[in-house]
Amino acid sequence: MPAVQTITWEGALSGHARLIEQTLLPERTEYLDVRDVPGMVDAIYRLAVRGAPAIGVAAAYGAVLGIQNETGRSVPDLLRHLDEVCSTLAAARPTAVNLFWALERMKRHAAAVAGGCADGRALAEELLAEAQRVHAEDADQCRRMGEHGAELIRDGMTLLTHCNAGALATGGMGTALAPMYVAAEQGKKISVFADETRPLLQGARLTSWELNQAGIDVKVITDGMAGRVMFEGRVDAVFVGSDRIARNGDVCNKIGTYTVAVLAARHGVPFYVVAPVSTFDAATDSGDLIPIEERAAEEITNGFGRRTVPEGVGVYNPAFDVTPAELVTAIVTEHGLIERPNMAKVEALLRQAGAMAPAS
Ligand SMILES: CSC[C@H]1O[C@H](OP(=O)(O)O)[C@H](O)[C@@H]1O
Repeated sequence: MPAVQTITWEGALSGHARLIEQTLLPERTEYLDVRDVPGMVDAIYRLAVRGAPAIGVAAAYGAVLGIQNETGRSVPDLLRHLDEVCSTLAAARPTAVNLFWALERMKRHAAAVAGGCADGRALAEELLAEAQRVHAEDADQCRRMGEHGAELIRDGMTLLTHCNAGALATGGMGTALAPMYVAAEQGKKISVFADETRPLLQGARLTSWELNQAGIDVKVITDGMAGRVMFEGRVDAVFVGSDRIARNGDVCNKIGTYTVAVLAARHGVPFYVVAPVSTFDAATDSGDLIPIEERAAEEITNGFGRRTVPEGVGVYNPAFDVTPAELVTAIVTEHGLIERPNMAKVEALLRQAGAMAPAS
């Protein structure tokens, strides 16, 4: 598995989060110490830390950063302050549901334990422990998704992935890349095509960096080449991550994922989405209701230092798209697979996982 630790918490209370500064990869491996809420909001917005599960873990630590130096407040006042902190963190990016799920979990935990906390420091200690549980659970979920997903991978297969859904996108070994790491641990020889994934090149910069470090054969292709390698019959399966999955099984993921799904359907290539239950959004009925982040034009006009679009020419930069459930062969979760996902199957999973009220 990859040796990379996307995020760690340094010290106990009055500690700080330490992130790999992903905007500098692959040229430089540097770390960013985040000591306050504005710093965590900025790190999430800039994609210094990115990927739905990693954003959730970062947000949980961000909540701790926001209250750990306010422990002189009364517990009720600290709970109110925590609400403000979580609202600030929630504004960092709109699409990955893990951000909101993690913040709601931190607030729920605070409310549940507040009555037993003698003072603000006791509450802060409880929140740090909860953030560390969020992190540890994510790592465990990654391993379990990897094991379920590896059953879909045979020795000698060539896989394709889009964006980065590896260790750098999670608190563990990844989502879409986890089955690849586990398959490699099992001795299966695999090769991977990594879509470079414009405009921020998470595939070229991050996925290839991770897989290469893990000794897994990886070739970077431009996004426009995905169709060609499938036409040539060179892709046995696609594995991608997700930022939010609606109740009907529609999958929101990095821009370009829908294109890969259509190509996979056209060429009879299985299209697998790997995501923990925390990425499912029971409150969103279908993919067309998922908020799609639009990012700065400069990511396209001046990507990586060169102007490639004439001054005054317009740009449209949606960071995500939605793949309809009918194009998804299966969703791989920590609880197993949902094949041919639909609302009934997603709701059954959410109820099994306790993420949705039992049917009345
Ligand atoms: C395991 S979720 C990874 C997911 O997040 C990425 O988006 P971003 O790099 O903008 O955070 C992309 O959608 C990946 O599939």
